[in-house]
Amino acid sequence: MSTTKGLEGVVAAETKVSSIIDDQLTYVGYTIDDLAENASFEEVVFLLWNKKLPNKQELADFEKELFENMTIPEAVVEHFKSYDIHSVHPMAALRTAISLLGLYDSEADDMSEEANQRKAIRLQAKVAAVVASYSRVRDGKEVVQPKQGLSYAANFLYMLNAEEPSDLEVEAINKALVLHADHELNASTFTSRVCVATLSDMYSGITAAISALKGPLHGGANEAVMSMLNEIGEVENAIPYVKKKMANKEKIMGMGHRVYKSGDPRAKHLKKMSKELTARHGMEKWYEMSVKIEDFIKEEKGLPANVDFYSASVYHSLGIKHDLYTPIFAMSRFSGWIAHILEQYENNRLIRPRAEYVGPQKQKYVDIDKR
Ligand SMILES: CC(=O)SCCNC(=O)CCNC(=O)[C@H](O)C(C)(C)COP(=O)(O)OP(=O)(O)OC[C@H]1O[C@@H](n2cnc3c(N)ncnc32)[C@H](O)[C@@H]1OP(=O)(O)O
Ligand SMILES: O=C([O-])CC(=O)C(=O)O
Repeated sequence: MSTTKGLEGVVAAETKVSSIIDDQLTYVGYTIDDLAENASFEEVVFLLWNKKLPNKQELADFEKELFENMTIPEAVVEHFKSYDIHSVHPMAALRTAISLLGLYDSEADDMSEEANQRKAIRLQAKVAAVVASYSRVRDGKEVVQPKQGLSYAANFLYMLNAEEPSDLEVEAINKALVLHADHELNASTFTSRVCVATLSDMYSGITAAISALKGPLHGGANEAVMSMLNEIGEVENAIPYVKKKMANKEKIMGMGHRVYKSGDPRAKHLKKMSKELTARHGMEKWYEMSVKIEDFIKEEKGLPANVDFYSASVYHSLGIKHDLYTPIFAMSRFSGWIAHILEQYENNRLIRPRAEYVGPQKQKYVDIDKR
């Protein structure tokens, strides 16, 4: 037996959801560039789940269903109030809240296709309210109910801030949601597929995926990028900081990728947004610092910026709390996880690889008194 550390290059599933070919990302055959420029997040979710773009009526019905399912049970809000919320990371709260939501869904263990479609809508709708409500409860504020007529991105911001967002804010969040929606067999998506391949339910698959996304080598990197930028503080400190990190063999967050070698096609969209939004809010230094780091790491190590790198300065310029960056990533990626979970159910086989044993052999049990 031979092992491939980190399963690098191993093709572990067939999928019709998204592809990365020659550093080009597509959702159901549509390039990420096309979708980022033109699509609403709701259209993208419909696309990932139905493998076609919706027509006007289908989109209107889908948006209505999402809106009607956005409210979360009071028990979830009460749960947030029941622990020391200031010491709990919002990704941990999200992980538990989604698991908790499953307890309030009478169809949680109904594995029929119809029930899974309904759960898909509920989960995608409610995650926005969970993330926003958690943030408000933590700030000692009242939870805000979603508002009819607002898009998914706008409603998230509305539930978060209790005021209708500007068109520019909605455009930025919508684009970020489109860009993060799916990404082939990344670690969290693989986790969700491994989980549901045992024929476990959708809530379990999503809870498992959130757990995997939380780590700083994956979705947690966007928050880590902002911590790094904060630590650097000023543009002139960027290169000395990065040099020191590299000398200590520490990783630069938001840089590098397992699959992309020449560049992550999502990063350029976030970079452009970062430039525009930081300039508009007089926060240019975060963008300038990021560019310096990106150029230096590219030059020194040949590593490209990934999706998490510029999303940090984008969210910061929108005034979003740093520890909500990964939950916002999760909110978007729910759509991809759900698409992959549905695909796994459609053509399931238990996922169970092998391990090469490298531990001691032929040992003899020794009585506890003689050890
Ligand atoms: C949404 C997402 O999940 S995107 C990824 C988000 N994660 C990050 O931004 C964290 C920082 N980046 C990394 O840790 C990595 O680039 C990963 C985990 C994303 C992918 O990398 P892998 O394919 O596993 O590469 P691996 O970690 O084995 O690194 C290979 C080499 O590149 C170096 N390297 C990779 N990423 C970085 C980085 N961000 N900073 C400095 N060096 C790096 C490693 O030190 C290693 O160098 P060596 O061969 O001299 O020892
Ligand atoms: O694909 C990966 O390994 C990580 C990533 O960029 C994502 O999940 O968006």
